[in-house]
Amino acid sequence: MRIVADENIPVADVFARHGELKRLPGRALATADVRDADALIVRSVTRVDAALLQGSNVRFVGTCTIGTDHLDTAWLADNGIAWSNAPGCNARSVVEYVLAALRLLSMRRQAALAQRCFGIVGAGEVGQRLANVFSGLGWSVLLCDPPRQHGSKAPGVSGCYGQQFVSLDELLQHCDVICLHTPLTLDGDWPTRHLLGESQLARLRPGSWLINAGRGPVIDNTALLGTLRQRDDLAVVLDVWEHEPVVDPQLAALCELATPHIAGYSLDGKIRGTEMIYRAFCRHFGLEEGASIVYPAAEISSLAAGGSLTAAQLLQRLPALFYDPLTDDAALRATLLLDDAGQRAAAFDRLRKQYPVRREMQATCLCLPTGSSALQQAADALGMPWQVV
Ligand SMILES: NC(=O)c1ccc[n+]([C@@H]2O[C@H](COP(=O)([O-])OP(=O)(O)OC[C@H]3O[C@@H](n4cnc5c(N)ncnc54)[C@H](O)[C@@H]3O)[C@@H](O)[C@H]2O)c1
Ligand SMILES: O=C(O)[C@H](O)[C@H](O)COP(=O)(O)O
Repeated sequence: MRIVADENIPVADVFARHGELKRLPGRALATADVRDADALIVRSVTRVDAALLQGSNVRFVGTCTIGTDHLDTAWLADNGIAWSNAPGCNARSVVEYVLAALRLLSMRRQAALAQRCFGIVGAGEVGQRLANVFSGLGWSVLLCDPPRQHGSKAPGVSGCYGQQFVSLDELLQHCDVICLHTPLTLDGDWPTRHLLGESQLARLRPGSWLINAGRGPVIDNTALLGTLRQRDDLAVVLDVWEHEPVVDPQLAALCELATPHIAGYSLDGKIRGTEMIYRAFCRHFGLEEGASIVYPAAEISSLAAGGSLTAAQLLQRLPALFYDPLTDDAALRATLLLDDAGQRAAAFDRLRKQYPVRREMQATCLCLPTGSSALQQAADALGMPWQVV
């Protein structure tokens, strides 16, 4: 068996248990690289379609991501090529990114989070987990997810607290924090490309915050630039960009936070993605899985809360201990000083390739004093494991 995998996939060595593994740069994969392969393991930067796979031996494509907009799934199905993605692998990482971004915005804009109304567009693995955190913290949440509301999709993540589904128009009317967590889709009943165009952006409430950690083209970036040039009341956080790996420096300059598509880049999320695809690969080829993938222990395996810590302080401080979005923001902004768009694109990919280890909260246990039920509730709301010591 011959397996070709993107060189940026962590723990990809597990595939080598079953054949010859060749690791190559994902964005540059070409027909000749995959012609003799039986399985192709990618991340989101490889366009997998007829141009890449026509005439190849590939019978299984695994993408270690939730997003599938880089796969021509219709062509794969028509050509009898099985494919698999990794639902939920990095959802928790994105939730922690959004929490860190919100904390920063609340400090910069001097606005209490509890007093805002949160609108989540796309209530899948990420959106539903985020809604559960917000509801658990007692914040108001509205969800917009027409495929889930009107279609046949089962609820994403269980445990939602009866949050309400509304239309995008209603969500824009009522919410002053809008978080986008949809896939990129170009067709179907509810396509998401340019879901937020000029007219939707014009309807953002005064002082709104807009966070896109889904896919860049879900917001019309040209319209967003025009809007931000006219409105400094808005605060925008972009992790994803319309023409990645090229980022518009002018748009980034007007964003409160600008990061290089790393919301889902916790080490845990990336390893989980590989693990899920490894299992799908074994199922597809009828192979016996080797030993389980071992996740490295977190550098900080436990944290102790002092007796005087309040639940509000815990909620405020905990996400910041795990992730500081300003580091990623500064790294991206430094690349945008390069004159040449090609060099900026290469630098964007480099930041992602060399991304430092970031662990999720769940890799660390919070030690709480006895009789701290408010802290226990706050830790539960944040999705952080705890024990009473
Ligand atoms: N920035 C990152 O690092 C990062 C990380 C993970 C995921 N993502 C992106 O975020 C997306 C969401 O991730 P997920 O794990 O929650 O995926 P998911 O598939 O579990 O959820 C997506 C949800 O969006 C809904 N949706 C589809 N079309 C919609 C529309 N027109 N309006 C409103 N909702 C719509 C779907 O019904 C679904 O519930 C992924 O598809 C991926 O593109 C980005
Ligand atoms: O779709 C996903 O899972 C995320 O967007 C993921 O973070 C993409 O990462 P990449 O494949 O570009 O490394």
